[in-house]
Amino acid sequence: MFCKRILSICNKHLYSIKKYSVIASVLKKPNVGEVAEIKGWIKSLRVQKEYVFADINDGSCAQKLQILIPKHLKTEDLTYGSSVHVTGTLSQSPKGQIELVANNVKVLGPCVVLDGYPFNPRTAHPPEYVRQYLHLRSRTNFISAILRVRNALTRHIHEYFASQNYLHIHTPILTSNDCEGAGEVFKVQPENEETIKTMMQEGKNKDTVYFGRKTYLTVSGQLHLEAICRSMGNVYTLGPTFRAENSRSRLHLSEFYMLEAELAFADSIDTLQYNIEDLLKYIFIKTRETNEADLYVISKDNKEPSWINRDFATITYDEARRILDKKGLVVLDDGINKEQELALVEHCQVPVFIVQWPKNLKSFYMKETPLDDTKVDALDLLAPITGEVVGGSLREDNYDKLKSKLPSDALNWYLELRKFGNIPTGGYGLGLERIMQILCNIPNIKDTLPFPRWPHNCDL
Ligand SMILES: NC(=O)C[C@H](N)C(=O)O
Repeated sequence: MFCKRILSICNKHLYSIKKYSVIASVLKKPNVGEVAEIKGWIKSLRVQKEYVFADINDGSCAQKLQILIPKHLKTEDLTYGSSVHVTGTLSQSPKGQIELVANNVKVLGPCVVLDGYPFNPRTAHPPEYVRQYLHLRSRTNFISAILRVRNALTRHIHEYFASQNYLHIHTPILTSNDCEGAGEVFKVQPENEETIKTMMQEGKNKDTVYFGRKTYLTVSGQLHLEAICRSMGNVYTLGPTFRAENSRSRLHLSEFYMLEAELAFADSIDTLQYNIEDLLKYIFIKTRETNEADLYVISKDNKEPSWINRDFATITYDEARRILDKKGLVVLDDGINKEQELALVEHCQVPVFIVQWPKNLKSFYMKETPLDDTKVDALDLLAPITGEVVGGSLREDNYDKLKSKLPSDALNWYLELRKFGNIPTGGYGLGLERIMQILCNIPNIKDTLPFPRWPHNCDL
């Protein structure tokens, strides 16, 4: 009885939302001769003798649906960019193309190009120009295709981890730890804990002392993943992370999405490498399959990467230095720079894992390499276009060793994870936007997400 009621409510709801069709479904399974209703935006218009031809897109796919509008319908208000509601009959053109012959067209929202609309269909706007209009740029074919690819990529990532029985969790955005210890945190609270205490004692300005301690926007969910991994096994998260790095480069954002996985019982770096390579190949192959048309819109010469069917390379940090030395690219004490990363990828002709890193270049939580206590079992994966795209390590699982390296008492909870039923773990973080750059062949990271944030750019 109850179920029947729910069903009838759902059916009513379905009926009301099924009133119009999305272009992706119409084109996938066209029912020629049937009546269809489409709502979308006009991407181009051609006026001919008896008909106005309009190409409509509704965001559901890269393709546009051609609409034939008989001139006796009111067509004067139709302009490029306006939103329309069209009813008509699906038919097939002599060339086999699916089109909609309209019997009713209603302009929902006119678009007056001369009133400051920044795009027009006859101009190939460069990304730098389009980026000035973050609130309008998803109206361009380029950005809308990118957003669909990003949507599919995220879906395939979740599919991959579900198929491997990982637990998906949400790690906090507000946190009191700087996981990487690089000091690139955005502070949510006043820095000085004494000041906070005094303010609280004086009952002053309660709003600014909300947590009563230093609080940041997270730079990584790793430490929280490790907590869950030590009781529930393999776990991952995909969420926003923040770095207050003063960089406006084509590879940096102040807010970016990181996919982070923590592998339970991982006691060798090869386990991480295998997992990362498998994941990357899966998401690249899948997204290229599901979003071929979008990838073509984004870059006409976007081909399947040659490395898809080859093994990734592995070299140690010291080997990398020697290779670079021979090329005249001397590595300084602060590590391998971007130019050198890309030179290593060029040298190997496939994505390359750099392993066995000097301890002083990496974070406190990484495990020492057996037989060499100056090195840690960490990896960076370098790829074309971006250089570094994944960073990971085995985690220090020895209580005393970790205690001696712990940067702050605020991380005592993290240390305590090694006390009760401890296990070896390892994990990695993969920058979603950098994966998008490689997948879509996009030079600038700011074009891989809807609303990029970078220094002095957070206006909307
Ligand atoms: N989960 C990870 O291993 C990523 C690492 N914490 C980083 O931010 O690079």
